Amino acid sequence: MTRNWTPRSWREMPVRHMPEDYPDPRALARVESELSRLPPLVFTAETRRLTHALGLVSQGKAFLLQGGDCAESFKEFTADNIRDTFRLILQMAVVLTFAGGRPVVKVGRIAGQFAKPRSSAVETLGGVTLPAYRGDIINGMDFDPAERTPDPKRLLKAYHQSSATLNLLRSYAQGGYADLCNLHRWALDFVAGSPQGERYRRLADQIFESLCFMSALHVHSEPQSPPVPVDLFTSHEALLLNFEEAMTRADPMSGEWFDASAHMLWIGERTRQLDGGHVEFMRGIQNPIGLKCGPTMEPDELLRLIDVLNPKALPGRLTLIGRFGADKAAECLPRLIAATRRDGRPVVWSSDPMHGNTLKASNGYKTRPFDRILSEVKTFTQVAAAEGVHPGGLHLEMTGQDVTECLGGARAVTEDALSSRYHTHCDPRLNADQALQLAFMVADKLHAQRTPQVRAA
Ligand SMILES: O=C[C@H](O)[C@H](O)COP(=O)(O)O
Ligand SMILES: C=C(OP(=O)(O)O)C(=O)O
Repeated sequence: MTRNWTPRSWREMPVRHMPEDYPDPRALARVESELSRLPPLVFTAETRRLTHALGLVSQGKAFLLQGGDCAESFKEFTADNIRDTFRLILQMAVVLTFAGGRPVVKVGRIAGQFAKPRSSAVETLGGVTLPAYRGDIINGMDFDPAERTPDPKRLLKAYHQSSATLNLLRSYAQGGYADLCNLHRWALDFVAGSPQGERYRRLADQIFESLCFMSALHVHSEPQSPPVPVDLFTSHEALLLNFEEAMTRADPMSGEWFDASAHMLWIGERTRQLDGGHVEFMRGIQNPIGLKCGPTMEPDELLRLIDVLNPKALPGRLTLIGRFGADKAAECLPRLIAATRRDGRPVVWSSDPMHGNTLKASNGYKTRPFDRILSEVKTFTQVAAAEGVHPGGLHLEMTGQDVTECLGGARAVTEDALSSRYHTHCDPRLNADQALQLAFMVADKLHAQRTPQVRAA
């Protein structure tokens, strides 16, 4: 692509999954203009720090944990929900760090994950057809004509909710809550009695004893020393391009363009067309970006996307997120990994075991069987090992709440139980117990890979 890039050059290209039915386009333009004058949500230096950290992941020196809501909502915006997602990410990161012996780069699907691509543009209920729900930044979930009409004011509300979410996350990350000395406090009450909760408690005891030992040797910090800040980065799908354009700013030092709505943005499986507006927008921003790779992605197409999205081969710039489905991963993934290995440009390979494993339960609930999720991640680690690349990360839809949305897990969620706490606004998420179980499974794999190196050292 040789055409000049600007934050609005995507408007000259075809775009999919963007709402076209705002009743008052001038009201939308006014909101976009207001957004473009509001302060950035994240800062360039933080975003560059994430690119650097992901560069380490691409070299096999760190692991990426990216997770959070399928779709954030205005209704479920509470401090407790934010804290519980943060606690879950911290717990999973401790499990993975301890086993893998490498730092874990923590990226939330949070503080901006509001827009959803839908399989169908409409929904029909009882003979009435309305526009589909597309995420709270666009329209409302209630099956009502007014709610389902796109409303520009929602963009501002999403901006302010993201800002308040980030404010709380920054306090947790920097104010001592995330300090390793607190690792027993991160345990979520409803997980405490489960096998995962018990395993986490034993791990926390072990780490805590090591910290006390290091402290006694004066090798580590004194008990009174200030808390060690933790980095939690934010990310969302860059779907609603007019919002992303309005949040894009030139860095005064370098003149480079950064999307200040989140540290990391990704391109969804449904909007990764080479000649589409989403790829056009993403090629010009300097944030680290993700690219979802589903079963129809061919090696040639992937390499052409890499030409466009990371022409300078910058480490940490591009994370490829495989989401094939448990039954297709073994067939699809090897040829894509082999192509990127031959190509030689650095990429992070991450696994999203959620989006290829969605099905409808016999009682109509959209769900995901936990055993398929585990199976896709296992295949991912096996293929990566066989191809000689680092299984760099996980991308998960999950929540710190005790929901019943995905089937199975150690405290088996049955089809009948789905209705008891099914709260998602779009796709089924792992509850904290299931997410921790998955983290322990991946930790065991990382540990097994590391053990021969540790023994040899
Ligand atoms: O999260 C991904 C998509 O938005 C979601 O899977 C689409 O769901 P649908 O098939 O119910 O529209
Ligand atoms: C829509 C999503 O995924 P995908 O593009 O992989 O379907 C998502 O991660 O929210």
